[in-house]
Amino acid sequence: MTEENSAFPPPSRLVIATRESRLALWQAQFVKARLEALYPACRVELLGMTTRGDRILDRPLAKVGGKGLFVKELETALLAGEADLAVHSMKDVPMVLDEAFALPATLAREEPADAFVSNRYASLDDLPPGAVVGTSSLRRQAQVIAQYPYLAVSPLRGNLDTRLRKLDEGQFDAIILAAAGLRRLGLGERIRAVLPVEVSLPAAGQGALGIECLAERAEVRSWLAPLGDPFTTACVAAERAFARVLGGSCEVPIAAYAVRESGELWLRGRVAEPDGSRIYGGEIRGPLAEASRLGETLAQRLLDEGAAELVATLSGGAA
Ligand SMILES: NCc1[nH]cc(CCC(=O)O)c1CC(=O)O
Repeated sequence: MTEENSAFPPPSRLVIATRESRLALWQAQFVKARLEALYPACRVELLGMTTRGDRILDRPLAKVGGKGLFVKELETALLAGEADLAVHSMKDVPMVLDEAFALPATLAREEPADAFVSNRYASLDDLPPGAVVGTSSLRRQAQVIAQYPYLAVSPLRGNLDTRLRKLDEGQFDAIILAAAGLRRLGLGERIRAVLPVEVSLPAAGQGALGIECLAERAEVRSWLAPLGDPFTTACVAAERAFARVLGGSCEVPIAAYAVRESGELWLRGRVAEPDGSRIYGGEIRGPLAEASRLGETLAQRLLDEGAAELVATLSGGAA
């Protein structure tokens, strides 16, 4: 227990703002259960909401403003006092938060990788030339084309069930999804292959859940902090610092993945041209306590190696 923790009596009621997709509800329920275990006398309620990101399904996210789309409405509920906390996939949380908000807990990450899903093929290596791979993630697209230039990548949006339905209807030969989301929904058997991180380096924060609340509510921050995992927190901090320095714009394919190895933090990062024609990649190791600085240092190194020009072109050229 920290001093801050013991300064507040345990909560009697907490409201969680959540999106209403099956994955978001699973994640909110998961946090609800964790909170109820920690605070047995507390009533924990869910407040379901629809975000712009859930409504706009006909265009790639990068074209409609990207990340913030999934968190804005939830933040509005926090500001209005309708909810005390919001549960997010850390991957969907913008790299820079408004100063009114805090992220008091990042939960332990279980599964960071991307998954290959197909009804006919066992892996990316099995796909014949011209096969159509569905993904709207520029990061997945760039990495797939760079390594499998004979494949065709085609846009795929919607929640997990919708994406699987589009695959099953035959619109794609294979699709790529986050393994974490599939497993959380009990759809792990759809995974034909987990993509090695060398093939598809994950997005910053992928597979980790984060909890957001108002920065000024010290009591809420202290109640949520014990749910956090220190190693995941450090790893995700490094990944997000890397992405932040590279601009964090959704027009730029950015991948970042950190692990703890031999007591140190090991961060790998990539920034790419959307068509995979250029990829700048690198890695860095150092103390967990310096997570953010490691992310910033690696990003700056890639910028100096030439990524700066790529980032400027992609960010400036937005339609
Ligand atoms: N882009 C939406 C999104 N945000 C988080 C996840 C998966 C769960 C996670 O990363 O924690 C997904 C689905 C996907 O990318 O396939």
